[in-house]
Amino acid sequence: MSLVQKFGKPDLFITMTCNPGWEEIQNELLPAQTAQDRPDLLARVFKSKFEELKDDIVVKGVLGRVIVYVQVFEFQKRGLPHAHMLIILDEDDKLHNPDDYDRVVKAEIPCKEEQPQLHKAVLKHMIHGPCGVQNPRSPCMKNGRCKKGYPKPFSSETYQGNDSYPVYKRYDTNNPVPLNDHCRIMVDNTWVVPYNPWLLLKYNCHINVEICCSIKSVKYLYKYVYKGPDRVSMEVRPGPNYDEVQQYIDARWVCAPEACWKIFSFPMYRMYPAVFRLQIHLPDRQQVRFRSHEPIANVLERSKKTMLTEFFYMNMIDHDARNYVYREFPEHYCWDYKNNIWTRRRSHKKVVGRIYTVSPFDGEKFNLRVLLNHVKGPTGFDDLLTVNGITYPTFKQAAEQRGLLENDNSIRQCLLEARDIRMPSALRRLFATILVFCLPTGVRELWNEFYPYMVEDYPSTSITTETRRTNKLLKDLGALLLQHGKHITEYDLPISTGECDNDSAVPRLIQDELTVPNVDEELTLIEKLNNDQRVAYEKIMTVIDRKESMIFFVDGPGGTGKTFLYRTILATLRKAGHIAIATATSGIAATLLPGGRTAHSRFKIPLTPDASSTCSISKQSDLAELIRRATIIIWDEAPMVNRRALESLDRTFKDIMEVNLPFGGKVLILGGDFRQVLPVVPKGTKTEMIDACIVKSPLWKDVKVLHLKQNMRSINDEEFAQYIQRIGDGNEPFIMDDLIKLPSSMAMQWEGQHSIYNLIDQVFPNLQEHANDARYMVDRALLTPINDDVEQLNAKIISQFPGDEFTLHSFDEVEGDTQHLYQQEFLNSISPGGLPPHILRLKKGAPIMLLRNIDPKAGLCNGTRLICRGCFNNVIDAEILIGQYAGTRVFLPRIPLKTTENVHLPFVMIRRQFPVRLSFALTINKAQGQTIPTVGIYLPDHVFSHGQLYVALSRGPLPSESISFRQRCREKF
Ligand SMILES: Nc1ncnc2c1ncn2[C@@H]1O[C@H](COP(=O)(O)OP(=O)(O)OP(=O)(O)O)[C@@H](O)[C@H]1O
Repeated sequence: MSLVQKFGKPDLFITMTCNPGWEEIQNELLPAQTAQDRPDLLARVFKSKFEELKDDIVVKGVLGRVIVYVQVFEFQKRGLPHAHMLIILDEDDKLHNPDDYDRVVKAEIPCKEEQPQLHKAVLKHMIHGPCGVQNPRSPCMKNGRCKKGYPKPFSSETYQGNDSYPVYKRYDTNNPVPLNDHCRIMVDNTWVVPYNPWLLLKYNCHINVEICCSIKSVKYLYKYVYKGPDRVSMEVRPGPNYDEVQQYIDARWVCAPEACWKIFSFPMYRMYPAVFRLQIHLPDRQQVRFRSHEPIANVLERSKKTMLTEFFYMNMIDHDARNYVYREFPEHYCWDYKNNIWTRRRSHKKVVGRIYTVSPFDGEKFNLRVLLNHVKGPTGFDDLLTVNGITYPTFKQAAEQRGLLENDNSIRQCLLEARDIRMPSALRRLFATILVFCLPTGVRELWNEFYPYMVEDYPSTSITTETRRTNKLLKDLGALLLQHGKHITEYDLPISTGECDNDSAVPRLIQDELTVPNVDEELTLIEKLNNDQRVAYEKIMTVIDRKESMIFFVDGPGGTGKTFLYRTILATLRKAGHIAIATATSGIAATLLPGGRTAHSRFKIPLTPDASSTCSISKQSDLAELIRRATIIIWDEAPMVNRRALESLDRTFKDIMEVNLPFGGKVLILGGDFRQVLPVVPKGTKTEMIDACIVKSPLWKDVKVLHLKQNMRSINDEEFAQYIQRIGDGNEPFIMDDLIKLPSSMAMQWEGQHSIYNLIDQVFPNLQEHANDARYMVDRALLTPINDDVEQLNAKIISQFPGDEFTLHSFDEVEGDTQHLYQQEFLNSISPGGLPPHILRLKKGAPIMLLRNIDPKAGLCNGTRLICRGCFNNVIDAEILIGQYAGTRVFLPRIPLKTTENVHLPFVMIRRQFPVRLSFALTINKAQGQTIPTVGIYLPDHVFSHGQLYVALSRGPLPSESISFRQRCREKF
């Protein structure tokens, strides 16, 4: 785990099994001997073959440059010795996508005519079983099924399934072949164990090569390391006199090759880099070992120096030592066991440090470990206890003060910090957010304490009684809670007496829609519509005026003004008193529409809809009434949604409206751009992705398509607009394979890491002078395909950003892990997509992005960009940057966020952290739908998914030299 924590998840898992038929074994057998008669020979030959394999993989790097490996030998009761290897590849040689997987691993029987040798080797060594119907008694069979999942499904392509390993390409040739010349068992590609052709041919034995998609495989290997030897229960017959007493002993089973292995002193496991374990103890509580005859003075003298006390000492005398936390220390300093001192490491040997595990039940020792894992260069226990000049009596208090341990009182602290900023409406929203996400105890005490600050801005006239104010606050909180499906009565709060200012008989949901602010700017849009927009607008309005029903699809490449058109329609209809429901597939596109919500939350669409799902809306509900009263429904980014979601909505509307027309006869305006990122079927195949498209729905035949053509974003650069259009339509010629050439005026030559800084300067000029400048921040961003690069770019920019840095740590745990089996630092080191980092580095004035739907109605959804206005231990004060709520101040608390199934962890991790990331750089997917006038695009050597390059290019007019790419980039679908 220490290696995974430092170097990331493993890339390859290789298993080699000894082949008794190797000529090196067969040539040495005496007449009439079999390989089983010579376990010594098996052990020696297997060891040397494995060393050669390791040399090929680790030293020669035949599968890519290796930076970490772990090897384990396994001897089962029966069967042949195996070796397992877990490998982490160098960053530049990592296998990123199915094309890379296919290069390294095959799971098919090769053609006999084209590759006769490989064909033979695969049939001989790489066929699983046979098991199942052909051999129900195979050891892999359990409850009538193969434990290893054979036969595997046919698949026309390799893709990342839901398991630790991908689903490999196994073409259905419809032509099973006999396992060997004398055998009637027929096998096809479904029985092939994944292999690497080069290794298989060279070593002529079973070598299973698997790509690791997740760290689940680490657990699998650890099982081998720690499971211990096989055990056996043996009957003992001590002698003729004891015949009647049967005795059994519990024994270890060591098979003959394992016995030889140990006699030869061959290692059972090995890892590189080595993990160096570091002592930890409370002051004067170190372990002392002594011999009985040793004088006590010697014992005391010797035990004064421990790895920990000497670490403190080095920090006092060596300036360089202070750059590291305790666990990083062994990478730079060597422990001299004889003299009990640290000395500077001179060799280049790689070592990874790990502090001995301490359970949280060990109290102060655990808290000390937390401090040691985070504080660089401490010079003693007292130094660790001192924070901002104050020395605390316990490590717990010191760790809490440093924000490394969750304060028992953190929710109250959060509200106290927010209270002092004196923004009652933001405080109310924070209170509701805490109720929903943080599940506090003592809700009534919090209410009592913060009530006066939450009602501070309510009108206070002589007729406004306290009861009215209480009721109004309860009503406002209730509305906020309702968005998350919670009812105010679920909490220990006062009961509303119903008496309240501005009470209305109209249900809240409908009242909200009728009161969406229609600012003057929205009403003037109509005058600016271009030709295409005007034609579309008029067609839609005619249908509404005639009270007809219709489904429109507004089709337009990025930047052709689809959002502009929806906003015009919304403003016109709302001004005339109509209800117009604005939705979008993503939260971020929804915030760009006044009153916008995600379609899923607005219509309660199931998250994984199937062919018969409906939305969970009862016909008597306020929501059903809102739908009945709505004149139109707008759904932006419809191509991004799985068609099943649209079909669920159709079924629901028909039921609510009791009209058997598409969508119950409503006017529905779908819109979007098929050139941009299409629906994601998690781990789905290309065919499943295509089938999920809305054009495949039977509803599509009723859709009237309206086209917008003029690119309004790049209106002043016709040539560039045409270039993006060609990319979007797939008409830009490839220069070779599937590579397209980017215009040299836009591209920045890759000249090494400093090119990244050039790109940053290009997009964020004079950054130092623009801290706190909301306009500057909203107008620019760096875009890149994957999260890891986003993180690195953000880290680089924040270090250049002016002002004091705030370091906010997360508190991580594994769901249900009451034993605390997982080390804190391991959990802290994981950064699964969608979760904020363990260490969040912020500065006042830096742009941040929300990672959760906190309050979608108020523009706070996953993807909303904000600017950090203030940062405290328990609350972030931020201002919304985009959409209709731009300028609104909000308070964000730390909330528990869980990893989803897609991240492939063998457990569910809960991270308590502020739900934000820095947003100088964004992933391309997050930028979809937004207009960002100054974008820079960073393209490392990754293959894009469909539409990503097009989305990135079409966010705004690109300044010259604003794309930086390493080696080459290509787009693939
Ligand atoms: N008729 C118009 N007059 C002036 N500006 C316009 C007009 N139409 C669109 N724009 C501007 O062009 C930019 C792109 O428009 P918009 O965001 O509506 O495009 P879009 O088609 O929704 O883009 P995407 O597909 O990327 O979401 C915006 O800044 C918008 O204000």
